[in-house]
Amino acid sequence: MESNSRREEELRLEIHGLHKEYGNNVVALDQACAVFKPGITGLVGSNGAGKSTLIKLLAQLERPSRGAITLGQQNATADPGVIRRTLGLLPQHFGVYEQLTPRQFLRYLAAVKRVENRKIEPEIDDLLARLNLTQVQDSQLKTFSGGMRQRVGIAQALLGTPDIVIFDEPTVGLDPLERVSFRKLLTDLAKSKIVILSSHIVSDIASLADQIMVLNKGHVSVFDTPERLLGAMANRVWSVPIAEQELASFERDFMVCDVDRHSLGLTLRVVADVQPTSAAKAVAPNLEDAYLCFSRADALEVH
Ligand SMILES: Nc1ncnc2c1ncn2[C@@H]1O[C@H](COP(=O)(O)OP(=O)(O)OP(=O)(O)O)[C@@H](O)[C@H]1O
Repeated sequence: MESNSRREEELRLEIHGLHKEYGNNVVALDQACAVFKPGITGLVGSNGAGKSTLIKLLAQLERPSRGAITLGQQNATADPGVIRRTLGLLPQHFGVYEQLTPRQFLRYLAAVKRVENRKIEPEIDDLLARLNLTQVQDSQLKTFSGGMRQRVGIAQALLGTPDIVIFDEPTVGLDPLERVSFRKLLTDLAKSKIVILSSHIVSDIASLADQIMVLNKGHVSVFDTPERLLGAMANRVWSVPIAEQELASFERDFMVCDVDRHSLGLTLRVVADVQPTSAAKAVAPNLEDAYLCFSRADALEVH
């Protein structure tokens, strides 16, 4: 019990006013504050919102312009090794040595990560099995499909049993079956590790994440549990039947999440604080609605 709470205290990754400005006056991350604990954090935001920048800063691949990162009591901004020693990363663009087999490639990366010699082969056996790569372990990576390469990328991130695992767009290239087994793997990892997962696809994160961070133009627009995000949307999502010619004015006046065209006209899915028309019916919100809201505007707050 005591060792559990000590581990929890040590496995507390925190960003304090983390700020990144690039030379072209672009504020990629704007004084972000957050605490990451064991479990899955889903990082979502539109193109250019700052997801990869946050990941690069957490992974110590870039230095912040201001602010700090701590792990437990240790200052990782002063000593980048604090995180590097216990980090597994799948970057957005992951390159492999084409002529190697997955086993050779993982051996090479295990040496780079300084995994203890006696642990290397059992760990690689285990990872190849978990990522469903055992059968192709002797084929050269140049013969691999996008999804197979991505699984090799996921395997290398887990080498050396890191406590913090960051996946930048991990589901890119995975087919539906591969996605299902990746989700199982994530749920397993999240029991004891900090897992940070960025994705454009909210539904990929929705049922998995313990907390969701929405980034909007470098700002942390919201960082909360899926339940609380859904709570914030209660009584604010409407199904609204309209005629085709009303669409433009609805799009101007309301946040339209979806448009369903059918023989009688259109049915919109709309976010609004009050019933938009007398024919509008309240519908149960989903995380897609919440994401669209929080990533488009500061219109809502989570109470
Ligand atoms: N090395 C760089 N030099 C200059 N500007 C950069 C650099 N890297 C990122 N940016 C800018 O910082 C902002 C945030 O970019 P970032 O890549 O973090 O967004 P993202 O949320 O990961 O986007 P995407 O989903 O498209 O990958 C963007 O405006 C981007 O153009």
